[in-house]
Amino acid sequence: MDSSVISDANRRIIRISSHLLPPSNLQMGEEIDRCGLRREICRAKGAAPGSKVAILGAAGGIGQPLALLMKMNPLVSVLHLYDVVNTPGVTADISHMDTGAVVRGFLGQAQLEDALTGMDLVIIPAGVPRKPGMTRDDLFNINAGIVKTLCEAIAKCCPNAIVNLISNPVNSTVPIAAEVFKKAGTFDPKRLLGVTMLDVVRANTFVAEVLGLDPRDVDVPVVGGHAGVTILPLLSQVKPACSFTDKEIDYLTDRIQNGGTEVVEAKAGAGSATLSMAYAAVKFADACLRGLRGDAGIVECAFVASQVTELPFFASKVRLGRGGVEEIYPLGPLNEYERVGLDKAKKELATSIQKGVSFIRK
Ligand SMILES: NC(=O)c1ccc[n+]([C@@H]2O[C@H](COP(=O)([O-])OP(=O)(O)OC[C@H]3O[C@@H](n4cnc5c(N)ncnc54)[C@H](O)[C@@H]3O)[C@@H](O)[C@H]2O)c1
Ligand SMILES: O=C(O)C[C@H](O)C(=O)O
Repeated sequence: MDSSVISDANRRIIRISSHLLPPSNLQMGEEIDRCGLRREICRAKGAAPGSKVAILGAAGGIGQPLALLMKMNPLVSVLHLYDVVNTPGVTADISHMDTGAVVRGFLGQAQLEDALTGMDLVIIPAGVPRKPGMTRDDLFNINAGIVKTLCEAIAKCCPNAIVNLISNPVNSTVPIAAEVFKKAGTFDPKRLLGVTMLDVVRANTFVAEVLGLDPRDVDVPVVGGHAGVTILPLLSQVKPACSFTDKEIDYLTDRIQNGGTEVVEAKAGAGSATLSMAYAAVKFADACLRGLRGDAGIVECAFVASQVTELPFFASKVRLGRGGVEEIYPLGPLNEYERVGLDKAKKELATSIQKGVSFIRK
């Protein structure tokens, strides 16, 4: 056997001259690639056991710090970084970090399927961000097509992966993803989660400021969706138990609902939240990975297929486990202020969900 070796940043490739080894002859840490090369994944040998995670849109404003933080996560054994630009540089950079996860980069549509094959968790921050004066729905025309393409590839290459969808407008992109998976016959509502964690992170921060507490000790459920009035903080259910004046409730509700716009305006045309979003995405992905590992009692808010209201999708607290979303919790008792907010949220959500569904069914 010709054993000439080609090295690159992440793997050693052993060329096999005239025949392919059948998969059953493969050793631990080896695979046959499309060119008939037996690849020895060098660093995977030393890597800790864990989950395989892909980030789609990994070279972007969210993608880069998200990749950095996921490379630091001990639950990750393999980290695939996919984008249509700049992944070689981001991958080379991140791969020098002396943490356990093996990092591989994938550039452009031709490498999308390789990026996804075998993944346990796929995180999607691909797509354009807002500029001042735009709503999240203004991103629909570009991001809907991006999410469709990526989800078609997920359905083909890793239909059992948990999907964390960040790309806006989340209230429409999650229904788009669901329709793509339904069309492909792979839809599992337990495995598709719209990421609304940033709303919870913001709510915890702003409420802690008002109460004079450490934000790490505060837990604010935020339900509904991820845009304007669909972001509904349940301030009557804050832990630790507390009360607010009417003025505080107006201030907090408005600030939590418009936290994204606050960042968009401060960045003045240079994009939307990226660093706090990467933090929130990693917090959420880590919860999903702990669920996959079988940890008990992992509860976070997420925008999922739901029967909590009459709408087909809704964000609320969910329990995460080996299969993804194991349980969806009801909203609990709402006060009059929250009931009014819920009605407004549902009206806007119904339109956004339908827009996503129609994009695929058209
Ligand atoms: N869910 C949330 O809470 C939340 C928070 C912040 C931002 N977002 C959304 O996340 C998205 C990304 O924001 P950003 O600031 O990182 O934007 P960005 O422009 O900095 O990065 C987006 C990345 O996606 C890549 N991309 C574009 N088309 C692609 C495709 N077909 N396949 C793979 N990658 C592709 C781009 O090349 C770019 O690297 C936006 O839609 C934004 O609105 C959501
Ligand atoms: O506001 C945006 O456009 C980005 C994101 O949805 C956010 O909440 O920060």
